[in-house]
Amino acid sequence: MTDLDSFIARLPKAELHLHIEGSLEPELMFALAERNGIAIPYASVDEVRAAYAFSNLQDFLDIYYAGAGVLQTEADFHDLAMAYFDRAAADGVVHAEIMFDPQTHTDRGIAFATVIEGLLSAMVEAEAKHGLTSALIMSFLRHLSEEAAFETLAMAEPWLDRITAVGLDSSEVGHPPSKFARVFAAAREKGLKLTAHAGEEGPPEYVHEALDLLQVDRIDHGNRALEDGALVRRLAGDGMTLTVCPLSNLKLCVVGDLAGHPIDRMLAEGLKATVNSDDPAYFGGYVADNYRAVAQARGLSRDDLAQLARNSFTGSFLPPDAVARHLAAIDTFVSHS
Ligand SMILES: Nc1ncnc2[nH]cnc12
Ligand SMILES: [Zn+2]
Repeated sequence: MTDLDSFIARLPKAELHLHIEGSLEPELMFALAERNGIAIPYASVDEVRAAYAFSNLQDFLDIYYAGAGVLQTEADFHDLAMAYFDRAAADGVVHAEIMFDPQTHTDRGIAFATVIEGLLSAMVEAEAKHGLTSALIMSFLRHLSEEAAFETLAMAEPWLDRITAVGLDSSEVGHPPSKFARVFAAAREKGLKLTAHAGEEGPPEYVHEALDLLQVDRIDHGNRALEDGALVRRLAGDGMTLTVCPLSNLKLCVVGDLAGHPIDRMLAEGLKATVNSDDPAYFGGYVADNYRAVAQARGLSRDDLAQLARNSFTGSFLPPDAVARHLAAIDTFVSHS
């Protein structure tokens, strides 16, 4: 391990953009398929990995939703989340705000309770085992209807005190934020924080809509905001957090190569960019791998990396006292390394 690798792995950080279904490693997919007697269209782990070549978001989503079919029981959701927390803790993640897609499961007959209780028990265990705190973000699938999103929000009612935020994911182009303005307003009324994928494949206009119509607290991805100078100035002026996912951007062809990744341009333009893994089992890396990849490709300094880690806490949904504690821990870490 180089000095920089070790600095990145030990730098205290939060992960703000992680789909728990996207942390399903092929080995666990096979184990759960066997445990639940489910057939999967792959003969080996290598064959699964070989299928992970995508030319756009929809290519990936088709495989990702199919893979989630092995998740059946509360124990499956627990084991999925625990595997992620163990891996994240090894990467220096001390706080994780994880997204889950209830409709991916309820639409195939899995109870909402099964999904969320499995995740919640892993969250408790992760704090006891690693001291890693976490929060849940319930994401609506934007290729489905507004009505289906309202039904999901209603299903979540008994657990709203354990859900921190709602999100918006899945196929972006053709499903603008405006489609979900009313359900986001209802979620806000219930005291939930709001985030939405915008500007991953969709145009800058979708980022404007997420801000103006959804009134989000942060933007997931946001890459294409860079095409609109006035929007960049607005995002920077508002201190809006962007949860950027470099290896995801590479695998989904949002960028041609990492040498052309805009992470340092975002920082230079005053944007509150953070680095995250999105769907690590599918994109070839967890959060430290993402920091390492952009550090190498863009020549980021330790100061840049520490700034990205600071942004991950100031951009989190943690209360101010917890944010201050984590920022102090980064300062201590940086001054001793
Ligand atoms: N990168 C991504 N964009 C949109 N929806 C997703 N669901 C899981 N990962 C996603
Ligand atoms: Zn995502």
